[in-house]
Amino acid sequence: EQQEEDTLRELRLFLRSVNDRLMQDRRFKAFTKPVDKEQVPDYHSVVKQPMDLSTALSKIDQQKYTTVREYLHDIDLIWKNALEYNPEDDPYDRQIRHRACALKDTVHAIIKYELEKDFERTCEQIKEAR
Ligand SMILES: O=C(C1CCC1)N1C[C@@H]2C[C@H]3C[C@@H](O)[C@@H](O)[C@]2(C1)O3
Repeated sequence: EQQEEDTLRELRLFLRSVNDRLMQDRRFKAFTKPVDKEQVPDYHSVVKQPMDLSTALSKIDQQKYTTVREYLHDIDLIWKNALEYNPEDDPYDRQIRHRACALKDTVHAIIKYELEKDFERTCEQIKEAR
């Protein structure tokens, strides 16, 4: 009912504010767009669930997320995929992994400090009831 729609609208506003901060951060530029299949032909044989910050934003707008946990699962895919696909001990891979770790710590810190526990609990209850 209307209270649920109000809650889900507030969730989308919170998720857009988180996602925008991540997309504005220069360290995370490589995570903002899908890895190009043409440029990296073996990427999709290694990485089973590709994800990026633009795709997450369109999922927010398509109302694909009803909880913060679901959004966080997608952001966790981004940095985990980067660690998995860029394991080499060379300067490029090391820089990507450093940025992947920064993305992980940044998104978890924002959510820890800005998300109220009972707001997420309310979203989880809406999800269960659907
Ligand atoms: O993993 C990634 C992105 C970084 C986080 C997502 N890529 C896989 C390719 C390997 C490496 C060098 C380029 O071939 C470039 O295309 C990619 C992009 O970086």
